[in-house]
Amino acid sequence: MDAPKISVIGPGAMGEAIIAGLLRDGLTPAQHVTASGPDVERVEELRSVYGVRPMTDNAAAVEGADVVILSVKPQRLERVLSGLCGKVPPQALVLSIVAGAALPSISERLQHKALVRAMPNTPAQIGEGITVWTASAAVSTEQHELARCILGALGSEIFVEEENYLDMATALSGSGPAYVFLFMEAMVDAGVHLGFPRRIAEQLVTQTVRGSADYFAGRKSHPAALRNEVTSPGGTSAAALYYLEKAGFRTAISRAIWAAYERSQELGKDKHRKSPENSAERD
Ligand SMILES: NC(=O)C1=CN([C@@H]2O[C@H](COP(=O)(O)OP(=O)(O)OC[C@H]3O[C@@H](n4cnc5c(N)ncnc54)[C@H](OP(=O)(O)O)[C@@H]3O)[C@@H](O)[C@H]2O)C=CC1
Ligand SMILES: O=C(O)[C@@H]1CCC=N1
Repeated sequence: MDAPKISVIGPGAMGEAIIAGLLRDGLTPAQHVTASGPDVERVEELRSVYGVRPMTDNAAAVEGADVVILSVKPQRLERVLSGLCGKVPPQALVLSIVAGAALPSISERLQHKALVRAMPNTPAQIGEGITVWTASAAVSTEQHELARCILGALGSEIFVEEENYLDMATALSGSGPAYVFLFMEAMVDAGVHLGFPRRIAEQLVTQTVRGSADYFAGRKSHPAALRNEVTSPGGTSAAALYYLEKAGFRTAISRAIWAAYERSQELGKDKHRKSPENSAERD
């Protein structure tokens, strides 16, 4: 295939990460990439930074596209799909990163068959993300490879046959950076409480998290074995771990990720509003 024409519908944080990745990897020239959204200033900003084609009309933006990427919020998807129904070129691949949006529902509302559903995460912005993705039966081998290249431009990618892994990936790796940043924020604040200047606390926490992740990835040991390596009998780590276990740290993580999984499933059923009373509390 010649350099593909790619239209990104929803030029927000993730839409921009995808555009940056495509251009960083030289997958297609900037003039083949269209960014479409309602805010003219935003799409103009993307034009000035990346040289992509700015549009505010989604239907016009997908004309002649080989790939249409849907990166709007779930709450906007219905409106976007109805505006694009019958407008997406029949040979195009539609790639959605919208949380919870299931392939059969997108297919029905868009009247389109060649679809990919993907769940990236925000480290995609620096090419260090991880994406879990699946494809409908109508996706050709060539489109499958193109999707792999596009998602590979964001970091690692894992293809799965079963779509139900997508809601799980949304909860674990899609939302995952939010849990990691909360943890890091709490550690930095604790460091400041101890008396470190914030800048030094941030440096200590960043390199501790980065180094631990690399060590885990490199050693391929069970995390508990690596944790035991740190934990001297009667020492400081044991004193801290006692409090984390007592506070229900691992149960809280497990419950939180289960709540995210349920929320992703709910979003797929168009349940866009949720009060805390309806939440996945399991106490
Ligand atoms: N953030 C994350 O960590 C991840 C998000 N996702 C999914 O990616 C999607 C986008 O998320 P994110 O980038 O964070 O959200 P953003 O709000 O940053 O981006 C959404 C973009 O869509 C634009 N938009 C709104 N209405 C329309 C429309 N009718 N047509 C075209 N564009 C429109 C918004 O414009 P405006 O701001 O002017 O309304 C905005 O630029 C979501 O579905 C989310 O579930 C997936 C993985 C990770
Ligand atoms: O919070 C959300 O709904 C999106 C999906 C995954 C990460 N952010």
